[in-house]
Amino acid sequence: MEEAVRLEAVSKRYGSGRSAVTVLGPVDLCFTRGSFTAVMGPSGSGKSTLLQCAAGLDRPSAGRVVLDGTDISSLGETARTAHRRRATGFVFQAYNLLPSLTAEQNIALPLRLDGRRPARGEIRRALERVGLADRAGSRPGELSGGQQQRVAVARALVTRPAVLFADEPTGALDLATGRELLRDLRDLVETPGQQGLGTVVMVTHDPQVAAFADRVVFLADGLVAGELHRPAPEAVAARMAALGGARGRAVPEAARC
Ligand SMILES: Nc1ncnc2c1ncn2[C@@H]1O[C@H](COP(=O)(O)OP(=O)(O)OP(=O)(O)O)[C@@H](O)[C@H]1O
Repeated sequence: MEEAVRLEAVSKRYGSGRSAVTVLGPVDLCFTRGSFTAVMGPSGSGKSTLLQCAAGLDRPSAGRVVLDGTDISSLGETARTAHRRRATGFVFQAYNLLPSLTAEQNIALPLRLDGRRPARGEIRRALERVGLADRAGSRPGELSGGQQQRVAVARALVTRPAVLFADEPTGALDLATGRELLRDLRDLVETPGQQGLGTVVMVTHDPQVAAFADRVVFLADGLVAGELHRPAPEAVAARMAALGGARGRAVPEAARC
């Protein structure tokens, strides 16, 4: 199956010498095109670090990240940023919208940063897809938390990225709003765009949210500690409970695409 993202022996260390701490890896993981993966693990297990390294927002200390066919570990800062803007979208728990811009302007931002002028109707369609067609002129402060997160999703989707990364995207939302947002994300992996099917990699703490994905990858102490396919929320919760004191280990199947 075609791969969207591959991590080969990726690790992240902070500090140097005796005070160096490895917070991630070595991790081998592969995410295929058209797949929806949730990443779970105890607090501090390295989930956000993994996502940031996979998305090219952070640089691994060692290893290789191949993102949408390009080895981003070998790129300099400028080229990596350009590739990231083209190939990925990122949704954060804290929305990260610019408060002085309207919903419409926030959504247009990734296109403008990529030097593109949004086509007529493009932003409006992005707003429609997340059910906010009537809020184009609203600023983030005038929107509810759920609406702000949906603007953030629309902004991440507007470039039809090959891979959408989401870090706790439903963390601040109630269950019903969270479900709508998960449907927005699923749309990316089920509806082919010009570049084919998208791919979603999402960090979550919530077994109900994780069970929405096709695959759940578990991290413990910065290492892959197993995975489940199309699990029920109860199975995810049970695995999380078991992970409490467990250490991660090398899981060969997680590296396969
Ligand atoms: N800049 C940094 N300097 C030093 N240590 C860091 C830095 N950033 C993260 N860490 C450490 O790396 C480890 C992994 O952090 P990360 O945020 O990836 O975990 P997480 O699984 O996403 O946690 P949470 O679920 O609590 O958000 C933590 O122990 C954290 O303290």
